[in-house]
Amino acid sequence: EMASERLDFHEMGLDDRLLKAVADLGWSKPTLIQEKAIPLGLDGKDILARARTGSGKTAAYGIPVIQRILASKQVIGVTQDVRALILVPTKELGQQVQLMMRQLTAYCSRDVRVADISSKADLSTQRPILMEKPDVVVGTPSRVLAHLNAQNLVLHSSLEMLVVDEADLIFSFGFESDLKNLLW
Ligand SMILES: Nc1ncnc2c1ncn2[C@@H]1O[C@H](COP(=O)(O)OP(=O)(O)OP(=O)(O)O)[C@@H](O)[C@H]1O
Repeated sequence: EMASERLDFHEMGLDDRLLKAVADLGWSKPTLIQEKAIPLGLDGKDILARARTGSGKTAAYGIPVIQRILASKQVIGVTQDVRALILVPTKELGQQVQLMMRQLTAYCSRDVRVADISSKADLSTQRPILMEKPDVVVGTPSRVLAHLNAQNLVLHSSLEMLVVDEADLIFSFGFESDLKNLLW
């Protein structure tokens, strides 16, 4: 495949605020997984993707999540609720994902609010974060389930996008019953 045939960030129909954040990060070209996954994600397709570490997977799902939320907010009257849930196996990865999402939403942080509930803080300490109605929630399956059970978090039919980051780890960490309760 010739380099010139590779899709660029500005050819993906992304919001200017997202493009600006990408430019600030110094990214001139999408990585391979980003080039493949972003258009599919924007289209609302289900994606199962695998790529080696450091290949830019976080933005490969983060950019479509942010773009879809931005696009929907241009429609007046859309109810505000959690639109995307990003499941991570560990709080460390949750922090990394949160940081990447913060950077990508640097110019649209009011329209796309991201809450990381993967830390080990008390449920009651995290409750106010969820009461602010974030658009995107990042958390471990057990944390998300605990907040659902405590009714701090309501997903209902608002949930449009589900990301399982490091799915191989999540499915091997003894999260199975949490996941079942959470997703089915
Ligand atoms: N298009 C891009 N151009 C240049 N750098 C990028 C691009 N996309 C992501 N990066 C950078 O590459 C690094 C790795 O990205 P990321 O953490 O998303 O990879 P990953 O595939 O999720 O890795 P891991 O498996 O370790 O989580 C980050 O520092 C990120 O800022």
